[in-house]
Amino acid sequence: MARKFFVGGNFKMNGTKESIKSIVKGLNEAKLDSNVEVVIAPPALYLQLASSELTAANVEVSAQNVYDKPNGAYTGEISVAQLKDSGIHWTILGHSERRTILGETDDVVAAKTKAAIDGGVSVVWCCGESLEEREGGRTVAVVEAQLAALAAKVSGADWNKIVVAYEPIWAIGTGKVATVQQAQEVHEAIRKWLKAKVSDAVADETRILYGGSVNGKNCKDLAKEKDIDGFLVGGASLKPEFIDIINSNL
Ligand SMILES: O=C(CO)COP(=O)(O)O
Repeated sequence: MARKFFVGGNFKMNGTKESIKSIVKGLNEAKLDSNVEVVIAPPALYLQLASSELTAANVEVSAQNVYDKPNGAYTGEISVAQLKDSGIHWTILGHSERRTILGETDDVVAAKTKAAIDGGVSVVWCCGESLEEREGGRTVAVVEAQLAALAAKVSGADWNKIVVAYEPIWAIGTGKVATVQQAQEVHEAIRKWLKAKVSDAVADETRILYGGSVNGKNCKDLAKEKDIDGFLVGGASLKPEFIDIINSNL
């Protein structure tokens, strides 16, 4: 089946009220490919601002993280129900910056993913290897272990609420994009794994995004690959070229 192209903008810990309003204005005024599903993920403080300013069709707002407990004494955290209550229906989870800097394990990420889905929030679930793991020939094994931890917690229709983002850590924010072949190879391995361990339908239908130094120039070639169904964009999502990335297939 044809998978709808998906582009996420992960603003990370960047932006102000003014700059976020200006990015949203840019999206509202741009001519965006109507065959693309877009989410923008500003810092939590600005989720509602972005939502209230957004008028572009096919663009939604996503959180960058959510906690897996329903409520209570978890200082600094935000629950799935609170996202929903604020009109937010997407979250990124398992970004490598949260895994490496904030110590989130495969199991923690899987538990959060399950909690988000159960609460009605869709997930851009991230995976990817470090440079050391790639150089040690362990890329596919690392990604498969991350997937296995996820598959231990989610099942059946949960997969309809998951978009997978493959983000090699060595390509994030470094300007060092994976080659088209390197990206396609891992995307294909992810799809094969889904087919073997989950189901043919999930393998066919799950969008697999590439993330890591995607920009307005390299996006078109990457987008042509058969297993690359979109992008998760960091730095370039804060710039006007984000529009070119959304329109990669035009
Ligand atoms: O981490 C990323 C998106 O989640 C990628 O970041 P860059 O596009 O800045 O490399």
